[in-house]
This record gives sequence, C-alpha cells and structure tokens, in this order.
Amino acid sequence: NDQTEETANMQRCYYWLDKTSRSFSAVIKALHPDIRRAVCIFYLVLRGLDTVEDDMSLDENIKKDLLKSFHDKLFEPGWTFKGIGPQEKDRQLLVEFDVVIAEFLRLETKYSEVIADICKKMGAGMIKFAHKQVETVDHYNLYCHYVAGLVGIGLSRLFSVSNLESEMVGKDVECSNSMGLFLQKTNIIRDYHEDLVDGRTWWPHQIWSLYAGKLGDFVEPQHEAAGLKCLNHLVADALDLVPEVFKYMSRLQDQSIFNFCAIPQVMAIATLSLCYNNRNVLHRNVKIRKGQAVQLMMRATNMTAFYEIFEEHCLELKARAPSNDTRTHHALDRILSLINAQR
Ligand SMILES: O=C(O)CO[C@@H](C(=O)O)[C@@H](OCCCCCc1ccc2ccccc2c1)C(=O)NCCCCCc1ccc2ccccc2c1
Ligand SMILES: [Mg+2]
Ligand SMILES: [Mg+2]
Repeated sequence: NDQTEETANMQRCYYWLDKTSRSFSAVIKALHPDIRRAVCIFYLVLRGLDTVEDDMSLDENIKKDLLKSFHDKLFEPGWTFKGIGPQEKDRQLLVEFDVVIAEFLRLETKYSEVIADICKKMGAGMIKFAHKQVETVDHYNLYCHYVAGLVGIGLSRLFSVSNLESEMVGKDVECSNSMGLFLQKTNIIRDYHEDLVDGRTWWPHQIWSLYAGKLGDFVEPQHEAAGLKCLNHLVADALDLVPEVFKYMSRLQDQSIFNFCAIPQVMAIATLSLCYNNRNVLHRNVKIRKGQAVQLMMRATNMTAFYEIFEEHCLELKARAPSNDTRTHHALDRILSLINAQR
C-alpha cells in the first residue's frame, strides 16, 4: 500500500519491517491506515527486544539490564545499541533504533502506551526465562505468553482503541493470548533442530522427558520413533488452542484486520500439519511450499474459508494419526465438531 506520504523516518521503519519479517511485513503494510503505523512500530519495538533476548553472545547481566529497561529506551530520543553480536540477523535494527524511537514518539498516546506496556511486560518475562531450558508445561505456556501471547493482547488493545474493532476484542485476554500461543508453539515445534544447534531449546522437559533422556537424542536413528511421539504430543497440545482462535477470529469486523490475523493462523495450521509425525523435523528446518502459502493467503479472507482451511488440515491429520494417538484425535474431534456446529 502507498507509503509515499510518510516521513523519511517512517519509510525507514517500513524498510526494517521488510528486512526483519518475511511473514508479517506484507500483512502489516496492508492494514487500515489508522493502525498501520502503530502496528509496524509495535513490531519493530518487539523485534528489537527479541534481538536482545536471542543474542546468546551477550553478557548475561547486560542482557538482563537491557531486557528490563528496553521499554524506557522508547522515551530516549536518539538511543541506539551497538552491542549485539555480529552473528545476530537483526543487529542493525538496534544500531538504527533511534529511527524507531522517533516514530514511536509521534504515535497517538492511546497507541504508544499499549506498545510501551507490552514491551515492559515482555522484557520482564524474557528475563525469567533467560536460563537455558523450559521445565514444565505451565512454564512452556508462560514463556509463550510472554513472547507471543502478550503480542496478541497488545494487538487486540490497538484494534479496540482504534475503534476498528469492538471493545470485546481488546478485553478477551484469553483468546488474544491463544492467538499468539498458537503461532509461537508452531514455531517452537517446527524449529526443534535449528534451536538444538543454537543451544536453545523451548520444548518442555516435562513432555520430552517422557520419550528420551536428552532432548538431543531425537536426532539419532534409534530414538527417532520416540522423537516422533514427542513431536506429535506437542502438536496435539498446540491444537488445543484452536477453539479460542476460532472464537477470536469470529469477532473481527475490519477486513484488513481479519486478513492480518487470519494469514499467520492458516500458515500455522498448515505448518503443524506438515510437522505431525514428520521425521524431517528432527533433522532439518521444514517449511510449507511457497505455492501452498500463496494459496492459503489468497483464501483466508473470510470466516467460512477460514473454517474450511482448518477443516481440510484437520481431516488430513485425522487420516494420518494412528488410532492410539488419542491426544491428537481428541483435539481434532473437538475442532471438527466446532466447525460443524457453526454450519
Ligand atoms: O527472531 C525471530 O525471527 C523469531 O523470533 C521468535 C523467537 O525468538 O522466539 C519469536 O519472537 C517473539 C518475540 C517478539 C515478537 C515479535 C512480533 C511478532 C509478530 C508481530 C506482529 C504484529 C505486531 C507485532 C509483532 C511482534 C517470534 O517472532 N515468533 C513468531 C510468533 C510470534 C507471534 C506474535 C503474534 C501474536 C499474535 C498475533 C495476532 C494476530 C496477528 C499476528 C500476531 C502475532
Ligand atoms: Mg527471535
Ligand atoms: Mg526470542
């Protein structure tokens, strides 16, 4: 969409949006003009925070101080950070972060206060998980709440205060949280091998320890079957979020907001389906084909099609899931009955 009337700073922000996000830049740029800038800045602020979190070369104390104070930097015009390791893909965003701050400070207060509040909460949450691994399923849900659930909660508040969506959208924290968890859990499941190589694992010990002595065991042939059982267990856990995703999506009124929310969700169900019982996940990064992604993007523009896309992937999963995988079958049956009930 047309950004020529934007300031030079804002055009630089759209440049960084394109540079730092394959999956979100197009849908953010297609948002209604009233909230497009706010969501773009919201993304860049949190991507900057996440770049600090992801940098494993950063001294622990510097990292913790910066995660805790990052929301304050939003009010320090000219602030930048050059301490991110050279291997971090988005390090240059923080080198030029003064551009993001300048645009953040130009936002209406009703938007900037939401962004600063979520940034503060996310930074505090990331500190709690700065240690290496996630222990229980509750910790797993809590971590995903901090890094993605809060994004959904913040976005929903932005949608409501812009008056493009009802107050209910911003009030239903549970559904907003589930929107983020579904995306983050899908990423964590998909990124098993990549994260293992990076020495960061987000698969909860309480689950993977049912299937192996060490999380890294799953890359070995003799532990592959156990690895697939663990993978399928996590997919079923993610599928339990779908009823609340449906509830959230059904409330949306603005077309550009519907598309913005629907596209990442349909990508996620397609990715989860690809990952289920797929041994490649244990050895390399799997991704849905570009052609399939384009098809999904074009279809996911209304609730009927949204249900159809989920129904197709859930029926395909049901056909592949062995009958003794009761966790997955229960999750799928619940989703399919919800889809039939709304017809
Ligand atoms: O480093 C990477 O490239 C991936 O990092 C992952 C990680 O480190 O775990 C991880 O970093 C999480 C912390 C930073 C969150 C950044 C973010 C993402 C999308 C946004 C969309 C709109 C507005 C603001 C947004 C902020 C990551 O990017 N995971 C991708 C899933 C996060 C989904 C966030 C989210 C939540 C609810 C949503 C509801 C509707 C539409 C989009 C939504 C998007
Ligand atoms: Mg990251
Ligand atoms: Mg991160």
